[in-house]
Amino acid sequence: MDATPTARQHCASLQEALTSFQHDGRTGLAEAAEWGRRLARVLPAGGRLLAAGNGGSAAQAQHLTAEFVGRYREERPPFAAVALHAETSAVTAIGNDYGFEQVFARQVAAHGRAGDVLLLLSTSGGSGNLLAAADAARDAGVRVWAMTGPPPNPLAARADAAVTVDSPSTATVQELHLVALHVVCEAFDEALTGAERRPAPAVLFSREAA
Ligand SMILES: O=C(CO)[C@@H](O)[C@H](O)[C@H](O)[C@H](O)COP(=O)(O)O
Repeated sequence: MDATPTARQHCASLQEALTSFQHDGRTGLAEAAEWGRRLARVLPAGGRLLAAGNGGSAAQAQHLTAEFVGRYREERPPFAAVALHAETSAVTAIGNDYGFEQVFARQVAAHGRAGDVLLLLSTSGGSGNLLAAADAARDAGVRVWAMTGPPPNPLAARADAAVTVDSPSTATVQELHLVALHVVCEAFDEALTGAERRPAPAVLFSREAA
C-alpha cells in the first residue's frame, strides 16, 4: 500500500526543517545544545526551569520538564523543572480572575527567581499569554528562551535567545521542537560533572532498586 502525497509531503517538510536545524549555528542545533550546557550550570546550583506553551506546545513543555524531574537516558538526580500550564487550579483561577493572558505571567512572578530559566514554546511566536510571561520573567531577572516557528516573531524578539523553525507547517515546527528539546536534554546530561550525575537518595525508590 502506498503512502498518500500528503503523508510524503509531511515527511519531506520535516526532513527539510531538520536539515536547516542541523546547519543553523545561531538558532538551531548549536543553540539548543548551548541551552542544555547552560542548564547544567543553573539546575545543579539550585536554579529552576519553568516552561510553558499552548496546545501542542504545552505537551512539549511538559515533556521537557518530565525529562528533568524524572530522567532522560541515564540515572541521575532529579532537577527542578515545572510546566506552568499543568498547574490546573492556578491556570483556571488566574484565567478566571485576571484573564487568560495572565495565566503564565502570574506564575512566573510567583515562582521565578533571578538566575532561573523560562522556556516558552510557540509555533506562531505571537501568543499573548507567552509574551506576558516573557515580560514577567524579565522583571524577575529570569532568563527567557523561546522555541518558535518562523522568525521574525514577537516572542523570539523578546527572548534572550531563540531556537526558530522556519517552516510554514505548524506540525513540522512542533516536531522539530521535540528534536530540539531532546538535544537540550542530551547536552545537559553530557555537561553534568561526575558528582552532579551521581543518583540522589530518591533513586532508592526506583523500580530497579526496590
Ligand atoms: O497542536 C496544535 C496544532 O498542531 C494546536 O493545539 C496549537 O498548539 C494551538 O492552536 C495553540 O494555541 C497555538 O499556539 P502557538 O503555538 O501559536 O503559541
